[in-house]
Amino acid sequence: MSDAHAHAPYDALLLLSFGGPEGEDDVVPFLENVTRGRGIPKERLVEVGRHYFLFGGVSPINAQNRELLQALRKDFGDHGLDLPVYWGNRNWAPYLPDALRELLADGHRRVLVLATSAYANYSGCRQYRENLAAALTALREEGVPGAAELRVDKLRLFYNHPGFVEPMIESTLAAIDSLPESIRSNARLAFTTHSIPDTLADSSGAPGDPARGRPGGAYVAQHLEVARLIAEAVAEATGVTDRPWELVYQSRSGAPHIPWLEPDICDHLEAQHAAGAAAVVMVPIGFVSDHMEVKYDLDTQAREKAEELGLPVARAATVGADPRFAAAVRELVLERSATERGESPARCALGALGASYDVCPVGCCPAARGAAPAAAGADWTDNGN
Ligand SMILES: CC1=C(CCC(=O)O)c2cc3nc(cc4[nH]c(cc5[nH]c(cc1n2)c(C)c5CCC(=O)O)c(CCC(=O)O)c4C)C(CCC(=O)O)=C3C
Ligand SMILES: [Fe+2]
Repeated sequence: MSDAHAHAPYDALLLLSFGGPEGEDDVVPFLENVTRGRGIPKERLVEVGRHYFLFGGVSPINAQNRELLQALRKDFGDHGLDLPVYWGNRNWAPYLPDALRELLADGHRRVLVLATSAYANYSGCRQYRENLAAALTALREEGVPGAAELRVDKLRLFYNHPGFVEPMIESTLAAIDSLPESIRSNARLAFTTHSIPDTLADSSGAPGDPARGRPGGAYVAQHLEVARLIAEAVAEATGVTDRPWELVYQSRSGAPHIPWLEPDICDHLEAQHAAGAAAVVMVPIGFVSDHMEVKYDLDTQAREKAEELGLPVARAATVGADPRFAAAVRELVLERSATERGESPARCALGALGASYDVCPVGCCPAARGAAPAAAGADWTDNGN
């Protein structure tokens, strides 16, 4: 059964992601794409290149996005949502402009975008909107048919959607259960996310967001909320009500004199060991799939540190292509479609922060320096009219 009205006025969904290398020859050009104009120290790039070469130059992220695409298509198909799904990346093939070309050639003009990043921050939100603006502008300048009318909107941040949080509660419980029984109830939780510069964290979120005046901004406030939700559900399920938990960071890449969010997961493991922790369960709530930041920074580097310390660790899986996450995307698509039609759909969200805004307000999640045009937000007026 298909209801064409359900997704009106949209005619396609675009999965927009980071992209990653798929072989040794891709690694250096990929890193050049990622870091163009970002002032990352050369030594850091050599180091990160080494991480990719350890895995044969293949990042898991593209395969994971292919799986997510399949999961979305299956979920949409099973629920009579006849909405085609496309995929484009910021840093590697399939590139975003090519995905837009493809959906334009198929006749689509009104597109919803799912970025594979759950929280408010420049890299995960505005930078994708900048990528959309640049791609739209380029296609319009090229005179690609339909590009002048193409309108893109971005789905709201989904960090507190049950379809994101619930699979992580389950994977945290599974990670605890993977530890020897004698240490399970004393295992502490370390929620991890990508470190970003303090300045970018402080200014993350919308200008009026109360979190934005506080250190860490909306980025940290949103992560703390997800961490609390998972910790509470884990307490409920295990009966261990005083299990310590903390939000920590990983994958720092800036120059040492610039402050980034801390503590780093490896320093945290050391501190936990010194404090007598029996075990630590790492829960990468900052990421949507088990890509390189998870496989290297946690499963390789942090694990090595833990082994050196003799501290038992386990790592919870990210949501990846979990059917509950695919269903959440469908719900978000239906919700936004209804809102665009002038209806007032339920806006599902767990915890105290409420559902995030549909349209990024002017001035949300600004870049560290400069301001580039960004599509799919209140500051983009060039909506293909
Ligand atoms: C907040 C955030 C997320 C989470 C939200 C989201 O998912 O979007 C994220 C995800 C990812 N980051 C990734 C890879 C990289 N990020 C880098 C650099 C940076 N990331 C930053 C932030 C984030 N990054 C920042 C502030 C920088 C500094 C330079 C800059 O301001 O841009 C670099 C350069 C080298 C280095 O690490 O220094 C690489 C290679 C991959 C792909 C992994 C794979 O291949 O499987 C993914 C999913
Ligand atoms: Fe990154």
